[in-house]
Formats: sequence, structure tokens, C-alpha cells
Amino acid sequence: MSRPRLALVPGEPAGVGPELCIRAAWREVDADLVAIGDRATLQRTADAIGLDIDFTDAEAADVAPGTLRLIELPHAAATPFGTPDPRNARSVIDGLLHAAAGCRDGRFDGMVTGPVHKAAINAGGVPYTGTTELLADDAGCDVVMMLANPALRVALATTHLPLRAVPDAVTAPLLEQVIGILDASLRRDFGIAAPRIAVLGLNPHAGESGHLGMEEVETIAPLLERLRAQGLDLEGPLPADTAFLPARLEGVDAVLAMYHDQGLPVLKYSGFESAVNLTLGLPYPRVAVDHGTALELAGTGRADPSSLFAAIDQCAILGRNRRLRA
Ligand SMILES: NC(=O)C1=CN([C@@H]2O[C@H](COP(=O)(O)OP(=O)(O)OC[C@H]3O[C@@H](n4cnc5c(N)ncnc54)[C@H](O)[C@@H]3O)[C@@H](O)[C@H]2O)C=CC1
Ligand SMILES: NCC(=O)COP(=O)(O)O
Repeated sequence: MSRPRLALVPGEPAGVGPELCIRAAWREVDADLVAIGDRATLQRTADAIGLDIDFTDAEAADVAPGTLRLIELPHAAATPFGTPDPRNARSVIDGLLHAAAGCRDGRFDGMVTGPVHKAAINAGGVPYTGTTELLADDAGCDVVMMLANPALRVALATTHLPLRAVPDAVTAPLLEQVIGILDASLRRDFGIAAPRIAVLGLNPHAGESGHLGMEEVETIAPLLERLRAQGLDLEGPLPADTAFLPARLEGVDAVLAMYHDQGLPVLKYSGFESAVNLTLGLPYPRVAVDHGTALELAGTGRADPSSLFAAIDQCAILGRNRRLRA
């Protein structure tokens, strides 16, 4: 079987994404990477960090280390490192959508994305809450955000929502949909025959039997009961403060957190460098770095490429698996 072909989207040009892509071009990997982005930004970044880079056609077969296949998508403005320019908002988003279109029509087996600066995109007049939501809208499907490192998988019931809006968003239909997507992906993409999912409560102590909030009693527990009766292996609702204790995590394949900052700090603390961000439920694999734009590191050569490398390796595995099943 030929190597999986993966779109590689650097993300925010003023951040560390471009330099991580340059480093990826120098790394031996069992996949064909095709960058989608601005040549001048990539060249300027390579110069700043003292690495050579050559560019070649997107269709090139074998490429030497230090050579990047490139589909050019010029940015509107040349940005200084560390200062996003809202005029680039459209082209940053177009890079992601171009990769998505290529995944949907079979030109790519998956996409790997660098960090995007959410505020800069919005300042540029493009409504954007996250790439997860962008790709879900583009593909017209429901998705789940899951971050993973070799020790832990954490999926989110809600993603980029103001905290104030979370309780109203945590409904039984939403949780049923999220658990369905998560369970299916653990089986199909990760080869887990009978996934065990630990579901967190929303309130402190999972509501303390209704004394600290009713969402567990009224919404989460009855839903889990119903889904268990259908054969899903679900624990919970669990108090979030103790759910991540090593003894509690034994035998658990993924934790489902109710909101972004309930689950992600634990995941990032347990392994920031090796973690990746997956979008489950899309018709193709999308894997991103777990970190943000790290503007203060851009152009210094000090950004750690481990998360991007892990994202490429994970996407290559998922892309190859999907090809085998097709
Ligand atoms: N995947 C994505 O697209 C993500 C994008 N973001 C966006 O990034 C922007 C900045 O977010 P922050 O909260 O500051 O998070 P951040 O991840 O950019 O930075 C947090 C800390 O981690 C360090 N760091 C991040 N990546 C690193 C790397 N590769 N090597 C070494 N150190 C690294 C930074 O220097 C900083 O100290 C925001 O606009 C946010 O929306 C945040 C998280 C993920
Ligand atoms: N915390 C994850 C994050 O902000 C990146 O999300 P997305 O842009 O991949 O949706």
C-alpha cells in the first residue's frame, strides 16, 4: 500500500506553526506530507531558525529531507513573528478549508493542523470559534473533540463555549450524540473492541446527590443508565476532581469531560509534548497539535515540535487504517 498522503496546514503565520512544519520537513516519516500555505512565510521562518528548506510540487513522489511539497496559498500581509495580522484571517481559514476539501474528495488521507489564533481570525472579520467547529460545519456532521497522549484520552461534551453557557448545552440529546461518536471512534479508529468510557459530572462532587446541582440527577445519570442498557460500557457520572486518579483510570479507554477546562488541563499536565487534538466523527482523520500559537516563541527556533510530530504519526496511522477498511 502506498504511503498515506496528509495535508499539513501551518495555521497562524505569526505563531510557531510554520517553524514546526519546517522541522517536520526534515523528519523521516511514513507518510507524504503536502503543506498548504504561504511560501514566503515558510521561507522566512526557515531562515530565522537557521534551517534550509526547499519547496516542490504537491504531486512530487519522493522528496529529500528538507524539502516540502507545497500548495501555495499566499497570505495577504507579511507578519512579524509574534504579532498576528487580522488581514491574514481569510487565508488562514482558507488553508484549513482547502485541506478539508482535499480530504473529502480523496486527494488526502487526512489533515494535520498547526495552531490558529482565534482572536486574530475574529478580528479579521471571520467568525470562528475553533477548527473543530469549522470542519464540522464544512462537512455537515457532528463531531467530538478528543485530546490524547499515550497515557490518557479526554473527550469533551462541549468545546469552545463561554462557561456561562455550558449547563444549558449539556442536554441528554447532546450527550447521547457525543458518547455515540466517541464510542464508535474508539472501536473503529483505535481498535478497542468494547470501549469503557468514564463520564464526568458537571457539578462539584457530581452534584452530591442533587445538593450541589441537579444536572447529574436529571440529565446525565438517566442517560447513562439508558445507554448502558443498550450495551455501552459507561462509568459515571463521576466527580471530576477524583476521576483522574490513576486507580480510577484503570481499564478506562477515554474520559468524557463536560467542558473544555474540566478535562484539558489534566490531559495537558499529564503530557503536553506528546499530546494531540483529534476531531472524531469527520469523514476523514484530522489531528492537530495540542498547543496554541505560542507567539512569544515564534521565530526563535525554541518551539518544541513533539506535538506536531505526534499529530503527523497519529494521522498517518488513522489514514492508513481507513484506507485498509475502504
Ligand atoms: N490547536 C489550536 O489551534 C490551539 C490554538 N490555541 C490558540 O493559541 C493562542 C494562544 O493560546 P495560549 O493559551 O497562550 O496557549 P499556548 O499553547 O500557545 O501557550 C501556552 C504555553 O505553552 C508554551 N508552548 C506552546 N506551544 C509550545 C511549543 N510547541 N514548544 C514549547 N512551548 C510551547 C507557550 O510558550 C506558553 O508558555 C490562543 O489564541 C488560542 O486560541 C490554543 C490551543 C490550541
Ligand atoms: N483547546 C483546543 C483548541 O483550542 C483547539 O481547538 P480547535 O481549533 O482544534 O478546534
